[in-house]
Formats: sequence, C-alpha cells, structure tokens
Amino acid sequence: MQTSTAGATGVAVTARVPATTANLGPGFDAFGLALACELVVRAVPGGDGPRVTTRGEGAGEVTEGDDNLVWRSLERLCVEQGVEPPPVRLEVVNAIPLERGLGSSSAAIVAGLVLGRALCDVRVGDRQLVELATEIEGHPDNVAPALLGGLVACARDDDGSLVVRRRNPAPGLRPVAFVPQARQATTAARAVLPATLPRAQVAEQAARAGHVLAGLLGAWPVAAGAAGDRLHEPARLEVMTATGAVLAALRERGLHAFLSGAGPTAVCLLDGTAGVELAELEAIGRAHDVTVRSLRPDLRGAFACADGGCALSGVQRTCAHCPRQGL
Ligand SMILES: Nc1ncnc2c1ncn2[C@@H]1O[C@H](COP(=O)(O)OP(=O)(O)O)[C@@H](O)[C@H]1O
Ligand SMILES: N[C@@H](CCOP(=O)(O)O)C(=O)O
Repeated sequence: MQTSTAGATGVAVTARVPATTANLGPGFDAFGLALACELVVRAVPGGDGPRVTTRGEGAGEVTEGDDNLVWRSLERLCVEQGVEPPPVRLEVVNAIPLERGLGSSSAAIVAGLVLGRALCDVRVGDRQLVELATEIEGHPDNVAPALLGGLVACARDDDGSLVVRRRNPAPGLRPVAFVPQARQATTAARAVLPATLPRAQVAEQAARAGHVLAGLLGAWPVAAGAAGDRLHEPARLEVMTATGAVLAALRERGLHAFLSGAGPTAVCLLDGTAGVELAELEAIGRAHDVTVRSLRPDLRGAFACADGGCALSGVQRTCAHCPRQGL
C-alpha cells in the first residue's frame, strides 16, 4: 500500500465545507442548495491526544476517536484509493447545528473526503467524490451542494450512475432558516416516509419540481402555491408539528417555504418579489419559538488548502490540492 505524503511532509491542511438545505420543496433526494455557514476541519500532522477534537456545534457530543464521521470518511477515501490513512489529528470548528436538516452529516463526510484527497495527493475528481459521499450519506442532494457549492440537481442515469448538475442560483436569492431547538435525526425522519404514492401525486410532484428548479435558476418567479411537496413533508410534518406551523405561517405570507432536508428546520427562499422584511420573518420565528437565521447561498463549495499553498487555492480552484473536474 502506498504511504500518504501528508504526514511525511508535515504539512497541515484545512478544509472548509458549507451547510446545505436539501429538497427545496418538491425535489426530494434531488435538489440542494449550499449555504454560507461552515464546518472547518484542520488536519494537523502527528501529535498525541484524541484523533478528533470538536469546537462549536457538536462539541462534547460527537466522538473523538476513529469512529468520528469526518475521520471515517477520510479513511474511506484512503481505502478506495489504496493508500494508508495519513498520520494526522483533526481539529474541527463547526457552525452547522446537528440534526436540524442543515446538512451537518454531509458536511462532515465531504470534509473527510476533500481532506483525504488533499493529504494523500490522490487524483480523484469531484464526480467520484460525489459518488462516494452519496454512498456514505445514502442520498446525493446534500453532499453534492456541500462539495460543489451553489444550486445542485441530481438524478440517476439509466445505467445507475449519478447525473449531477450545478449552477449558481438566481442572483439575489436569499435563504432564511427557522431553526428549532428540537432535533430530528435524518434516519428517523426517513423511516416515516410512505413506501408508495398515488399516480396523481407523483405527476403533481414532477410538475412542481420542474417549476421550482427553473424558478430558482431565475427563469421565472416561483409561485409559492405550486412549490409545496407531496412526497416527504406530509408524513414528516405529522411528527414535526411545530415546523408545520412555521411553514403554514410562511406560506400564508405567500413565500416558497419547505422542510429543510429531513427537518426540523423550515427554510424560505426570498427572491425579492414578495416584499417581505426580515423583521416580519423574525416575528414569525418569535411566535413559534425558533431561531431565525438569514443566510446567503454559498457558491464556492468545499475546498481543502495546505498551509503555504498558493494564495488563490480554494478561491480560483487553481491549486493542485483542490482539483476540479467538469461535471
Ligand atoms: N462535525 C461532525 N463530526 C462528527 N459527526 C458529525 C458531525 N456533524 C454531524 N455528525 C454526525 O451526523 C449526525 C447528524 O446527521 P443527520 O441526522 O443526517 O442530521 P443533519 O440534518 O444535521 O445532517 C450527528 O448525530 C453525528 O452523528
Ligand atoms: N433528501 C434527504 C435530505 C436530508 O438532508 P439532511 O440535511 O437532513 O441530512 C431527506 O429529506 O431525507
């Protein structure tokens, strides 16, 4: 087995990965948007102490050993590439709240993968990383925007391979998240989903998905009344009643609002046409006892830069440590 270069050269590498909001209404397991709220992981060569230390969200909660999700994902890339895992410790600073539907697990997975790619100096393109991250996470719609930034739509080709398309969302699109204290693990929120749907609902869902995706790309304004989901929200909101009330209030105001990922966070996307002020949204948040976070889309995606790498690395994506492949 080839030995990784990172520990040998003693270079620290820092990965930055955005949060995500997945589904975006009727795009279950298909659409996702990266959000400017980061998980930062610094891989430091050698040293004693725990494999992973975490500050911020998840501190004192996520594991510090080799079973930590960031480390497991890094190791998984090494196994796939036939290289030894690098002798590093991981220092995590996390701003993404766990189990709220804002992609904390996808960010952890993507951080491990981009760190592995940089530390082991292996040639793995983004397409392969999205496939691998999807295998670990179980669905592509949050790992793909976490890696690529922007607005991402994913589908399966007839041959089973992933088709991933990424664009910047319409200029001025502004996500506002309504984050409850209550948590909901994604695995549990997937367990309540219906196994089948009536044909009329499937047809409606497909029509709405097309409407919403084109709208978010700037082709036309999204009509809030034609942007709701028929596949996952009805079942999930039965167990997340507080989020259901937030969504109802936002939709009553004419906004495109949805369950973010598996919930329980609700997100609305402002496109400048609704004439709504943040103060009004904050009032809705206060009325329902949830924290309102006005966010921006992240357009950069994940990157991993070695200390002393070129000044542009991770910004222009010209650095050998963050190779990009056309998708
Ligand atoms: N920074 C992190 N480090 C290690 N594990 C993490 C981290 N972030 C998330 N996780 C793992 O992922 C789980 C949350 O994933 P999930 O239930 O899919 O919710 P989310 O919607 O936040 O992704 C956490 O309980 C934890 O096990
Ligand atoms: N399509 C998935 C998205 C889960 O995203 P997360 O951020 O909640 O992990 C689903 O709806 O289950």
